[in-house]
Parts: sequence; C-alpha cells; structure tokens
Amino acid sequence: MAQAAAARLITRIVDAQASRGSASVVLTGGRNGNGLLAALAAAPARDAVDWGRIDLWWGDERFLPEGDPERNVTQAREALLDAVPLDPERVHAMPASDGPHGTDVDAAAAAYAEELARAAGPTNHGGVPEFDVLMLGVGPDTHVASLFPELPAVRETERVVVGVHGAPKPPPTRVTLTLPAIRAAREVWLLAAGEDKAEAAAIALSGAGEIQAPAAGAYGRARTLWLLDAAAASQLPRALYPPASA
Ligand SMILES: O=C1O[C@H](COP(=O)(O)O)[C@@H](O)[C@H](O)[C@H]1O
Repeated sequence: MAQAAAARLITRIVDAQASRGSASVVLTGGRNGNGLLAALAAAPARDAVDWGRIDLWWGDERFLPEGDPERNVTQAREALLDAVPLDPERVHAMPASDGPHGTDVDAAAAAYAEELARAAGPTNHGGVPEFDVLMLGVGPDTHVASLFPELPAVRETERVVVGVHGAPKPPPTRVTLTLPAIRAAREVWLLAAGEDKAEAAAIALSGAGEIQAPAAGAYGRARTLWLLDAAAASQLPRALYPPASA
C-alpha cells in the first residue's frame, strides 16, 4: 500500500507542478503516513518531483517540544524530508510546545490557522490554501488527524485549526485541522494498512456518523480515495466490492 500510494503521490505532485507551477500537500503522521514517506524516499521516481516547488502542511501534530521523536514532523523528516531538497520556507510544520506560544495549544492552533490564511488566495476555500492532496492515516478507533470520536474538535464547524485536549491516544495535547479544513482539499486520501484498521474502515464506509467515526466525515472537493491493503479491507461490506467477474 505504501509503495502504491507513494507512486500515486509522485504522479499527483508532478501533474500539479506541470499545470500550476507548484504543488501543495498535507502530510499525516502515524504508521501508514510515515510508511508512505519512506516508500517515496526509496522510489527512483522521486527525482521527477521538483522539491523546491512544493508546500508541505500537516493535518495534525502531537504538541511536544521541537525535535521530540514523537512529533509527526520529526518522523516525517527522518522518513523523507531530510533527504530531498525542499525549500525550508515552504515546510509549514505545526508549532511545538516550546515555541513562541509556549504550552498554550489553543494559541498555537490559532497561529497555524493564520499561517494557512496568509497562504490562501482569494479564490481558495474557507481560509486555507489550495491543497492538491491531503493525506490522513486512519486510527483503529476511526480517528483521522487528531479528530477523535466524540471530542469537541470533531464537532468544530468554524475554525480550520484547533487545539485538542485529552486525546485518548498519547500525547493528550495536540493540534489538528478540523473537518471544514480537510473538506477544502481537492483530494483527500485515507491510508489504512493492517488488520487493526479493518474494523475502522468498515465502520467509516458503512454510513457511520462523523462525530462517532471521524473518518466518515473526511472527503475532498474533487476526489476521496481510500487506499487500503487486503488486511484493512477485509471487513468491508460486500456491497462496496465490484461484482465478481465470471
Ligand atoms: O496519532 C496519530 O495517529 C493517526 C493514525 O496513526 P496510525 O499509526 O494508527 O496509522 C495519524 O494519522 C495521526 O497523524 C497521528 O498524529
């Protein structure tokens, strides 16, 4: 799944750079997101990307000190970012807990929302720039980014970035894009590999509500892709499969 998704992402970035001059991608943390980045780092086709003409944003971040090994940006740097010639001005990491806002996660979230708003053009949607692809790992509890079932962040309808308090998965304090920000992306790709994601994928794709199953509320303006391996797809309702060929 990681290799197939990485190949697909390279194609999408190259297409965006050919048509608009640059590309904008939202990264996700977690096992599947980092697996995709590592596969991209190992792909010979990665040289087709003009790394200086890409904006990288994050869907969520664990609110920890800069350089903490559990931060999504630290893991992304190790998996790919340190190996490619990015423009540092275009790498938009979410704030750390020892940054200018200190441990005030709500102020950090507001600052990231301002950074997104500065990058947004007049024709863009809802205070965020045009994201060509926004990737989301899917947690076993159906969380995406740091939108966990039933917590206030998943109910947010106005702000594009919020602080998360009391997340059930450590660390409890996080920064996350909200569903309105996610839905402003052209394409949303949900990544799920492994048996522990099978139930979450089945629930989200069976008509669950987004408050109880945040992955169900993640979709893009032009396209929504669920990129699954066989194990993660093993509990999907039969109706989602194409009819078997004779
Ligand atoms: O904590 C997080 O978890 C999700 C899912 O991660 P996974 O390891 O279960 O694939 C991830 O998408 C999110 O970015 C991260 O902060």
